[in-house]
Amino acid sequence: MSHKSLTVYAPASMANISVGFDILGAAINPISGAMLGDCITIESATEFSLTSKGQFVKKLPKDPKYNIVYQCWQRFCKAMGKTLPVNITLEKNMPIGSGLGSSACSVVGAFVALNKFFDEPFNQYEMLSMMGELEGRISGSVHYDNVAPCYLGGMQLILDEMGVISESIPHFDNWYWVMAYPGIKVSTAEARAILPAQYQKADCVAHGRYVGGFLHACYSKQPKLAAAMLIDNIAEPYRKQLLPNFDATQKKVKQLGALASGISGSGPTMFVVADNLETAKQIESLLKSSYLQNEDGFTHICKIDPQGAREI
Ligand SMILES: Nc1ncnc2c1ncn2[C@@H]1O[C@H](COP(=O)(O)OP(=O)(O)O)[C@@H](O)[C@H]1O
Ligand SMILES: N[C@@H](CCOP(=O)(O)O)C(=O)O
Repeated sequence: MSHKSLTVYAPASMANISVGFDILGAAINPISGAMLGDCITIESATEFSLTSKGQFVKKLPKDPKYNIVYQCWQRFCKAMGKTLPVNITLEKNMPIGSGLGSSACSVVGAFVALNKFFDEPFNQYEMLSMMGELEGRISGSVHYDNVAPCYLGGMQLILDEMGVISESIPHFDNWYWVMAYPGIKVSTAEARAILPAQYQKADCVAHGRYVGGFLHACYSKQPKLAAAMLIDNIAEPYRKQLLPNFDATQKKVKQLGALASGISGSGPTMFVVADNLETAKQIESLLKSSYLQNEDGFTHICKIDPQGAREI
């Protein structure tokens, strides 16, 4: 073991991106330079300890054993076949239940930091499998659309076939993603529970057309087509009732020139796509005045983060 201490930053992510429920997600990075993500620091120690700090630490479970970072450490020790005495510090910068992959930030940050600290005993596939398992404990079922982009960066398509969990998909570099977190909490597990168990055939056909069309447009570099295909007929019709002013805000951002808009993850964060900074700024100011609900809310103009979790 060559490290005495290291810190990993794990970025926020928007899962689904409207069209790819549970199979598409992207890591995001505010253009302001603000760090929208959790940080995990590991230090060598004689026995294990976990300390949490940061803006959203108060919203974490009181008992540290229920902190997902503790469970990541336990899972990592099990995979290593021994108890690893380290100090872990979680800097919880991400609001919980925000639709920005907060739990994924902690899970990915913890696994990447532990893996780096112990000189990379696990490969990418093993790491993603463990991350998906831990994310599944929190949200009720395994879904990789936050952990994969948070870990690998970029826009990720979940395959989970033939030994490949996730593949990188090309995206449009000139797109701005305006993110607005209203400040209220929506639990991912609850937002999953309200979705129907079955869908109509016509909806399944339309969904296939939207997701196939979007991926085709990304590969063939057709931004207008890609934006037109960003339609969510799986989750948004059921989840939007949990989001204050969602329909009205969507209409207003369209009038300002938004290419597309939708729910980030399971909400309540909303994303809006613009292809120039001026429009993105106008949209951000509208979202601030009409979508934020309290002083915890915030907006960020983001680009897709190509890097994913990294040592800082
Ligand atoms: N380190 C952590 N980061 C975020 N959530 C955590 C963490 N540890 C435990 N939790 C719990 O996991 C749940 C995460 O809620 P969820 O709605 O999935 O949030 P998000 O969608 O923002 O990841 C909450 O009940 C929270 O208390
Ligand atoms: N595909 C999942 C994504 C949940 O994302 P989160 O950021 O809200 O945890 C879903 O839509 O349930």
